[in-house]
Amino acid sequence: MTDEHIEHEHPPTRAAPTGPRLPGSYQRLGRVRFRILTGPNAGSESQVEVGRERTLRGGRNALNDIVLHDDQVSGFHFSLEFTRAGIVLRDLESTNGVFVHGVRVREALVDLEAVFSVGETALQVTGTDHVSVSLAETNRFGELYGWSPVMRELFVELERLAALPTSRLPVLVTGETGTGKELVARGLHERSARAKGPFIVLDCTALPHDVADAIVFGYNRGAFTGADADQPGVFEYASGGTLFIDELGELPLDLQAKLLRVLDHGEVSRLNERNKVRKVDVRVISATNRDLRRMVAEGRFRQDLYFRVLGKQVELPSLRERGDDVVRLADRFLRLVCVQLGLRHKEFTPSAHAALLAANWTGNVRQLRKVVEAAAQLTEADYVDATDLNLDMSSRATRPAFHASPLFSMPWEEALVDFQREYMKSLMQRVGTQRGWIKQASALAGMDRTGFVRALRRLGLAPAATGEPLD
Ligand SMILES: Nc1ncnc2c1ncn2[C@@H]1O[C@H](COP(=O)(O)OP(=O)(O)OP(=O)(O)O)[C@@H](O)[C@H]1O
Repeated sequence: MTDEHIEHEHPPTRAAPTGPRLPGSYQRLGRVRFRILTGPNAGSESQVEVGRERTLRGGRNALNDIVLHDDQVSGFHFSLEFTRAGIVLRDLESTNGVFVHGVRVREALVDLEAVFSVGETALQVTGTDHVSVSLAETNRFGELYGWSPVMRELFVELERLAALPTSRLPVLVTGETGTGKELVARGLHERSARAKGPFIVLDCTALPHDVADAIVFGYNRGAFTGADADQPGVFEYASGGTLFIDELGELPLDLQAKLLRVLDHGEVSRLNERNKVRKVDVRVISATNRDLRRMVAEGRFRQDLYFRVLGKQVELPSLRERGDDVVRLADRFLRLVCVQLGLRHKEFTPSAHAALLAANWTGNVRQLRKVVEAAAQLTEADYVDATDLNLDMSSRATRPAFHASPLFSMPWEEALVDFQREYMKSLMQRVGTQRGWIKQASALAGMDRTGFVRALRRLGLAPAATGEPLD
C-alpha cells in the first residue's frame, strides 16, 4: 500500500454547530494519470478527474472516463477502483477480457504503475494527485446520517444543490439498493425553495403498463372505461414542488419517449383532453440502482432522456464504503427502535459491533435497519450480542479477490508473508485507518492489540497507521 491511498483529515476552521467537532476537510484522490503503451492510441498520456466514488470506467463508448479507440475493446470494458489497499481492476463483462501479466482476470488488486491489457491496448496508471475537499461539519442531511468523510463530502454537495436559487436543475441519484436515494430526494426538496410545495413519488416499478399514461399525464372523464371523473397526473400534482421518479431504469421505452416530451416542454396534456396543454413547474429528481450509461449504450434507455434527467448526478456510496458508519447507524437504529416500541434501552456488545463491521450488507442501510430492528425485538437482555444478530452467511463479507501476483508459485515462507500483508491491507480497507481502527481491526482478526501491532511492523505496514499512535 502506498501512502497515496490514505485519506488525511484536517481540523475544521469553525466549530461544528452542535455535537462533537468533526474535521472540516480531508485529502483524497482527485486525479489519475495514465499512459497507453500499445494499441491504436500508443504513446498517449492523459489525466482524468476522480470523484468521491473513486472509480473510473474505460471502454470504447464515449460515456466512459477513459475512452479507448480500439476495435477489440468493448463499449464498457473495465473499471478501476482506487481503494486504500490498492487499485481494484475489474472486467465489466467485456467480450475480450482484461489481462494482467498475460493472465485473464475478472477482478485483481494491482499496484500503481502495474500494466494491464484490454483488446490491443496496454495501459499503465502512472500517478495520482490528491485534492483537498471540504467536509460538512454536521453528521446529517435531512434524515440521511453519516459520519465518514465520504458521506460528509456528499452532504456539502447536497447542501449546495438544495440551495440553488431556481431549484429547477434535474438531479439523478444513483447507488445500490437501500443506500438512501429516497432520503436524498426528500432532503433536497425540504431544503430547497420548493419546500412548501408538494413532494410526489412516481415509482416506475409499480406502474402498470396499461394505466401508466393515465397516472403520469392524468385524464378527463370518458378517457377509458371506468374514467368517470377528471383526474390530474403526477406532473400536475407535483407542480410547484418536486417529482421524485424512483427506479427510472425500469421505465419502458415507449414511456421514456413520453416522459421526455413533458420534460422538454414543461407541459402536459391529459388523456381525452384535446387542444389543452397545462404548464407545470416541477423539479425532477430521479433515482436508479441500474447502470443507466450502460443501458444507453445497449439501446435500453434513451440517450436524450438520460441527458435530460442527468442535470447533476449524485452517487451514493454503498454501506461497505462508509467505514464505521455501519456501527454508528446501528447504534442509532437500536436507540430509535427501543424508544418507538417502548422496549428497554439496549446496547450492542463489542462482538456485535465487530460482526456488523464484517458483514457485506448487499442490502445496505435498509438491510442494516431490518437486522437491528429484529434483534432489538428478539433479545431480552440489555445487550445485543453478535449471536443475536441474524446475519446469514451470504451477507458476510465475501473473500477479497486474490492479488494477481503468482502467490501459488512462490516459496512457502514468501507466500505466507505475502498473504499476511494482503490480509492486513484488506482489514485496513474494511475498517479504515481513523482513530480507533487498531482496536476494531485486531478484534476482527481475533488478535490482541500487541500481537496485531507487532504483525503490522513485521510486515512493514506500520507507517500506514497514520490515525493512531502504535504504542
Ligand atoms: N444514511 C442513512 N441514515 C439513516 N437512515 C438511512 C440512511 N440511508 C438509508 N436509510 C434508511 O434505509 C432505508 C432505505 O432508504 P431509501 O429508501 O432512501 O433507499 P433507496 O436507495 O431509495 O432504496 P431503493 O433503491 O431500494 O429504492 C430507509 O428506512 C431509510 O430511512
